[in-house]
Amino acid sequence: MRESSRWVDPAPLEVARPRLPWWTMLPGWVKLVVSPIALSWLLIWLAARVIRLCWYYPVLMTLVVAALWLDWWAGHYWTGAVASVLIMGLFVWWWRSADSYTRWCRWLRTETRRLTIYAWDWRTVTRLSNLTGTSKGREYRPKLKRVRSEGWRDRVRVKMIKGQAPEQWAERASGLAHSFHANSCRVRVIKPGRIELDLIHSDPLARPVPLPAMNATADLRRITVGRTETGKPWRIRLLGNQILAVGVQGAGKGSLLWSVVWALAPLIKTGMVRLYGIDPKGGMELGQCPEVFHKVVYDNGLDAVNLLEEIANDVRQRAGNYRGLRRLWTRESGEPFTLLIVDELADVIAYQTDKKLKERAQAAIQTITSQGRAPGFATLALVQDPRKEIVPFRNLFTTRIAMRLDEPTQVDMVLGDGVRERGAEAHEISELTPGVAWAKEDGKREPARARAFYATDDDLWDLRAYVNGWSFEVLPFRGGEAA
Ligand SMILES: Nc1ncnc2c1ncn2[C@@H]1O[C@H](COP(=O)(O)OP(=O)(O)OP(=O)(O)O)[C@@H](O)[C@H]1O
Repeated sequence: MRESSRWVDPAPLEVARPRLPWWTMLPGWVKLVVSPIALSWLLIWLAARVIRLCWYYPVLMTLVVAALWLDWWAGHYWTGAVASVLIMGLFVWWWRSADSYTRWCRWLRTETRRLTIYAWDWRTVTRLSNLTGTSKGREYRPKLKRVRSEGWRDRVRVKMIKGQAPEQWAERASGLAHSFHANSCRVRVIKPGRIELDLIHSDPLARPVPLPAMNATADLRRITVGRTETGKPWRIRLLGNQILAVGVQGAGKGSLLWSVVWALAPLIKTGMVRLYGIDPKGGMELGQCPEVFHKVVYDNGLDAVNLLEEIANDVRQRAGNYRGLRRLWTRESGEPFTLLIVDELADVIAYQTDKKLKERAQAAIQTITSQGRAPGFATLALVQDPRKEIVPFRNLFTTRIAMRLDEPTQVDMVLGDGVRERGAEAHEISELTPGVAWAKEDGKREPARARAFYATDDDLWDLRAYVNGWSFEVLPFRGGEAA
């Protein structure tokens, strides 16, 4: 048989059949009846869009309306001239005084950033980050809600899609930061279904924070030890609290310690607060101002253990005295609130070579931290290594502070599981910013980033002078004269 005479079945023609919307099939009279309803719905939808635009962009919308009105009233030439002068003026303002521009033009900045960065790229970024979902052929997208630009960070509120968890956003935080041109991104839960993304552009804690003037009316429920990244005072609760601060060498644990002592100094002077100190590093730290301590020990041996046991006994005794009288220490009790400061906890409870002393020290510290809350005993323990082998009773500390750490796992050990994912990346704190820390209080979901006050040698000298009541005579400067 000849090849050419064979009949070949052509491939079936595959073209997309044109699909018409279902309503085009409706009879003419139905379309006539339904059209006013459809038109009203369209108008309502359009009005809703305009209201939404005015809600999210009030300043830009006002400027657009003003420009249109000016264009109608004075013509294109004048509108262009006014717009150019306005833009130039804003540019010069930003250039000459970025701080005041940021403060006064916050709304304009918020709206332009929302329009040009977040709204512009929202769909693409959420799709590429796998933060959208599909069901029955319909795509569900997270909704971009309120945006607030604060200069150093943009706070972007998001309504998540159904079935989504904040952890999914936290996992993609790094990608989101890169997509929206930020240095980092943190995820915070606002309420069920709503989260807020913190897109960080610069560090507001880059500069040291000097110690403030002493406050004679310090409140033990909220003493100020530094400044948070939002510019608010960093406050720590001492009454009914036990604090553990962890950080590598040079992380600035000393500045936290002295910030606490500085805040308490007026109360120490009145006798309302009593400090005990243990500094196993031979007094390198606490020895700078020994007068503030009721008792201070400069090693990790028998003296330190005796001191710990003495405090543990006081805790038990005071708790017994309070039985049936009061549930929490108050100043009316007439007994001093007691704070124990241990500069390197590991030296006392882990690196101690004498097994018996080690066990005694561990037992005493556990008594103080577990029973000291009600009778007015608090502990501020500083340590470099947070592992369980070193501090087996981390959970007894109700406020935990992570200063600069080496590894992400250490952050989890200090702050607890899941806190690092919410942004508390203490292992990423720069070496150039000692004193910066992430603090997490028991019962509060969100950790806070803050920087402890910087206590200089002169400040510590002032502290000594204040506690001892020294006064100095200032000699007049006699320039050029021989001494
Ligand atoms: N809050 C701060 N602001 C600015 N600089 C600070 C601050 N805290 C500490 N520093 C600087 O960082 C250096 C190290 O601080 P510090 O000695 O307090 O660290 P540390 O964590 O106690 O270290 P170590 O564990 O070795 O004792 C200090 O010399 C000080 O100049």
